[in-house]
Amino acid sequence: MAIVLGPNRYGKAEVRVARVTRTTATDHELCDLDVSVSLSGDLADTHLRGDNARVVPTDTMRAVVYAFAQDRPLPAIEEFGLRLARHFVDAHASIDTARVRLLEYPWVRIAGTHGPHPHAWTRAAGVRRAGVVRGPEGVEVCSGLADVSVLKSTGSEFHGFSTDRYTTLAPTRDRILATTVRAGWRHRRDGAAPADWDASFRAARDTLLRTFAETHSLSLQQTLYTMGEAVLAEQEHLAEVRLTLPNHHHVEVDLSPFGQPNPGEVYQVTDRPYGLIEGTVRRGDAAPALADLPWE
Ligand SMILES: O=c1[nH]c(=O)c2[nH]c(=O)[nH]c2[nH]1
Repeated sequence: MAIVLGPNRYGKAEVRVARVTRTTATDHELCDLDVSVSLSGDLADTHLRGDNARVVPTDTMRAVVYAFAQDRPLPAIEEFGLRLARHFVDAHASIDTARVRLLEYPWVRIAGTHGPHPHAWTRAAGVRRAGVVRGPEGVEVCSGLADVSVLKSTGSEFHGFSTDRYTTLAPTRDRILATTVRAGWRHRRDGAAPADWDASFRAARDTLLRTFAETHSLSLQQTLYTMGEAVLAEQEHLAEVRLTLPNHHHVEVDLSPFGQPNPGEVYQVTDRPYGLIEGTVRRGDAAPALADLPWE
């Protein structure tokens, strides 16, 4: 049986780029990105014979990211990804598909004596994400966030679960629910892109967090579904929401040896193992995602 080349792609991963926009000599804007580009197309020659005529060096991809980062104004990461993907597919006949994954690290202005400091920031928690694929079947975009830790100190129960001879978990009517949200949402290919990527991102993030806070949880699975459903209900142009929710278990400490009752006050925070709740909430009539959309 012949040996053949299977699916392949290549690119530059994690190009770190900080972009300073100098409104005046001292009033600046800051954007801190991590951009990964991955290309595929007619690349058999390099794999089979080492003929690199059709290979766009990954170093060139790095350079393009830096060059495009000077666009003024620097667009939302979704638009930045679309520009990069369009460039690679349009500029190189051998490349038919470009995938771009972008992370944006949030920096917030340090509070100064006279208000938010014009050119000093502190890194805030959480990461904004975007993924773009441009290929023969079309263009698709996903947005998302990661590393957003949330906790609610009541309004969460877990009981009625399946039991067997190994079950030791006690059912609870009141527990801490804590997780670190990783979410991605896919924009419909058949619909208009949002007029304002930033506003769409903020609305989705705020809805995810508000729904986590306001849903009386009977399981993290139910909370996951409710969070995804709320985002889809509000933004017609979204097809699908993917959520990854680790369950950061908080265990009430037994203080009775010290004669101290512990009515839900002192908890042991465990970092591992953790429950890992993952799921997709989708619009029933949405076209399926392009297979290689860079969600992660
Ligand atoms: O919300 C939860 N879902 C589970 O599936 C689970 N399993 C578990 O031990 N605790 C929890 N909590």
